[in-house]
Amino acid sequence: MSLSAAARACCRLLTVIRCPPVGSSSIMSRLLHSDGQVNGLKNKGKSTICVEGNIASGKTSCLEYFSNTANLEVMTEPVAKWRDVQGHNPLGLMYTDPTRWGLTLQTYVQLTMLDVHTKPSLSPVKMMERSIHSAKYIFVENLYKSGKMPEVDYVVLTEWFNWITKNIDLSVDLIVYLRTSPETCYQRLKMRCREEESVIPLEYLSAIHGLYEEWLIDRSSFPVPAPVLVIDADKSMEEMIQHYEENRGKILAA
Ligand SMILES: Nc1ncnc2c1ncn2[C@@H]1O[C@H](COP(=O)(O)OP(=O)(O)O)[C@@H](O)[C@H]1O
Ligand SMILES: Nc1ccn([C@H]2C[C@H](O)[C@@H](COP(=O)(O)O)O2)c(=O)n1
Repeated sequence: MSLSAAARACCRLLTVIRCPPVGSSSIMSRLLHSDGQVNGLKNKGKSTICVEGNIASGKTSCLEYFSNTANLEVMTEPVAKWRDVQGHNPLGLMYTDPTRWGLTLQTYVQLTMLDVHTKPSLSPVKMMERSIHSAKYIFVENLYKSGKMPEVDYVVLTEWFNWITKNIDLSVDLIVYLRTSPETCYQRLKMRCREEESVIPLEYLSAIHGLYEEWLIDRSSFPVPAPVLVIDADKSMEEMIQHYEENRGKILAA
């Protein structure tokens, strides 16, 4: 699609979204230049790192650790928004009835991740927790493959994802994959005690793990948008800090 065609599509969207959900109007203003062109240019001289991994693998802890680093800005996953959008809790609803609410949650995840990807960073390096790519390739895929998402919902999300990734620059320079066993995540998830997640069985974490492995290790499922740095994250906090220090140079050079 040409830039002007994409800009016209964006303008049509702006007219359709009369009461935009939190954050969407600021995304639109970021995507549109004052001359109405879609921003297809990369933020020159800046790099983006996405920290990927299973639920409770230690991504937030990793971002917290790097948050004191000079010239690096961390952007955590917008889970708070997924738990409370104008008084509604799409994350909780999804765990209660994935077939009914999976599309609702994943549509909102896609929007809020787009917001994070396109948010300008004040620092040369932006470190994000997960990405719009894993939202689609791992979580939407898991809902669909496990028979919990109707095909029409999957197809609609896929069309949205394809349009977004084709027309907006969401490039990533490095993926840091915190590789864990599902059992480790299960223990950490129980320890964290997020209310909505009390229903998650080990099998769910195993399915998410399998999809991450196919995507980032076997590279047999979907395109991998950046080089991958794999970190064994089945370790204690002290050992993780050691890993982070050993890899600091590679991460910051992304
Ligand atoms: N290496 C580790 N060893 C033990 N516990 C950890 C480790 N990393 C994180 N945790 C704990 O596990 C839970 C999940 O970690 P978190 O960073 O929130 O994971 P994520 O952001 O990937 O969901 C938290 O309670 C956190 O304190
Ligand atoms: N696309 C996504 C992304 C995340 N989730 C769920 C999984 C967890 O319950 C929660 C936050 O994940 P964490 O940062 O703790 O790994 O959100 C989802 O369902 N779909």
